Amino acid sequence: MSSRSATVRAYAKVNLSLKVLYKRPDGFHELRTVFQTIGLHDTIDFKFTPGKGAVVELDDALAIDNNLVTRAARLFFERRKVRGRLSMRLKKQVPMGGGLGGGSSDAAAVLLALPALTGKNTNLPDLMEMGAELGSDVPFFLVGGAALGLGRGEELYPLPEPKPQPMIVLAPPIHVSTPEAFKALGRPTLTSPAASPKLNTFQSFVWQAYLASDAENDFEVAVFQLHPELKRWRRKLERLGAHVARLSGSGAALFGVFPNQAKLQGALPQFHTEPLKVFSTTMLTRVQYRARLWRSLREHALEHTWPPQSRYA
Ligand SMILES: C[C@](O)(CO)[C@H](O)COP(=O)(O)OP(=O)(O)OC[C@H]1O[C@@H](n2ccc(N)nc2=O)[C@H](O)[C@@H]1O
Ligand SMILES: Nc1ncnc2c1ncn2[C@@H]1O[C@H](COP(=O)(O)OP(=O)(O)OP(=O)(O)O)[C@@H](O)[C@H]1O
Repeated sequence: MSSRSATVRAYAKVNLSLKVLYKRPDGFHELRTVFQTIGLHDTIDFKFTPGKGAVVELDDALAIDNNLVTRAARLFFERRKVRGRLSMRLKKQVPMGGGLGGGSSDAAAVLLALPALTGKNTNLPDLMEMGAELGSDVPFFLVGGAALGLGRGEELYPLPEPKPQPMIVLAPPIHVSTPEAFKALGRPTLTSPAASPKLNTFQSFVWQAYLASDAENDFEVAVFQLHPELKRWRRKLERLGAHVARLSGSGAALFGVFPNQAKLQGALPQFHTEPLKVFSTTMLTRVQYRARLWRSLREHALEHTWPPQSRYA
């Protein structure tokens, strides 16, 4: 049988707000977070050939251990009883371990592309369940845009989208381990559960999104204490015109949202002398996020279906 190919982008995220409430009996922390997809992305090439057996291969120049791309594909093959050979190539651009969710987005891109390529249509709740098994941030990337994340980040509600604004992302050569960062959170830096009932949080972000005066990242105190230069870079983003500058996830990446391109272009050269990877990007709305995936899968998927439905089903 002839093979089916596609090239899909896996976009990164920032947490416009991230509050950590408490550690739950299952070991995960209860969160109140605002996710936002951005233009910075990895790229995955897919080639699927229907046939006997089930083979999943990945060409990954970085040889990432236990790659989420392979894990996501194997999980989908197993759950949906896919038969055939899948060859993938991963090109990383999103800095790893920076709190930008690159690995989680790669996994979600695989879960969004495979139903269309293999002809095994799968509804969103089932994909969400597979995503949550792979990582707390994966379900968000199955919807994209701006969303409120509750629970361990997998309970998601769409938020009204801000006008896509330009953004600088700074990736320092510092690796912050997510479990270590959660462990480092001290009691005074946590958000009180009494002050953050789910509905109130939702209401506040629906009306004010990331501009809410109480938007913040609870990891900043602990992570800035360990790496004081991060605080300096965050201040520098603000000084150069970012109206929101914050740590993303558990770090160590920082982002600054700028009111316009001119301000961003003025600020950009000021970071080139620093020991940082500097990215100029923009927020990506849900509509843009979906349109880009449909475009990548246009040969194989029906337009305006989400998750993209296969032409081969
Ligand atoms: C910090 C964030 O990036 C914010 O978006 C996410 O909460 C992290 O999500 P992630 O990297 O997908 O995390 P997972 O792979 O699910 O979990 C890694 C580890 O982080 C800790 N973890 C993660 C999410 C959460 N809500 N509480 C936690 O305590 C746990 O120790 C877990 O073993
Ligand atoms: N495809 C992948 N891309 C990046 N990391 C991967 C991938 N597969 C597995 N990993 C592992 O996951 C770790 C964290 O990955 P990632 O870059 O997504 O972290 P992060 O940006 O801190 O994510 P998050 O915000 O979800 O915590 C890496 O250090 C790596 O060992």
